[in-house]
Amino acid sequence: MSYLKKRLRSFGFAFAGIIAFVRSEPHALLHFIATIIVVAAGCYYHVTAMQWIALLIVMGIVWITEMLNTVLEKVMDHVAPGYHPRVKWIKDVAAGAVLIAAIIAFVVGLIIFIPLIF
Ligand SMILES: Nc1ncnc2c1ncn2[C@@H]1O[C@H](COP(=O)(O)OP(=O)(O)OP(=O)(O)O)[C@@H](O)[C@H]1O
Repeated sequence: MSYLKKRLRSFGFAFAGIIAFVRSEPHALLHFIATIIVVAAGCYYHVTAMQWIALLIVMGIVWITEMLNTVLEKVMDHVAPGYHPRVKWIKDVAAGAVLIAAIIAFVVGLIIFIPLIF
């Protein structure tokens, strides 16, 4: 298989992973709706290029942390079914990463949209 075909195949798997995540995880639907609302508000209020960059970065970080957190949860459930204090630590810290990303995204959203709305 040529290099280009292999890369295209990998791209297809990665795209299928995003679809699988959105289809199977209820959190993903919320992120999807939030993303649509932010993009719609950005268009409506004509945010600047720099503001778009800030919004895209923080939204991307939320998506990435949520996806990695979900993967980690599934891995832990697979390799260590049953209660383990170490699994609790791992899952709690991963969830903490998502929370940090969400708080930062929320604050960036407020900084950008509050002056535009009022
Ligand atoms: N095997 C386990 N051992 C110890 N604590 C666990 C274990 N599984 C879950 N927990 C605790 O329960 C919390 C929630 O875990 P869970 O895997 O249900 O994630 P969640 O955030 O509810 O995700 P989802 O809603 O996608 O299932 C963890 O943060 C952890 O504190």
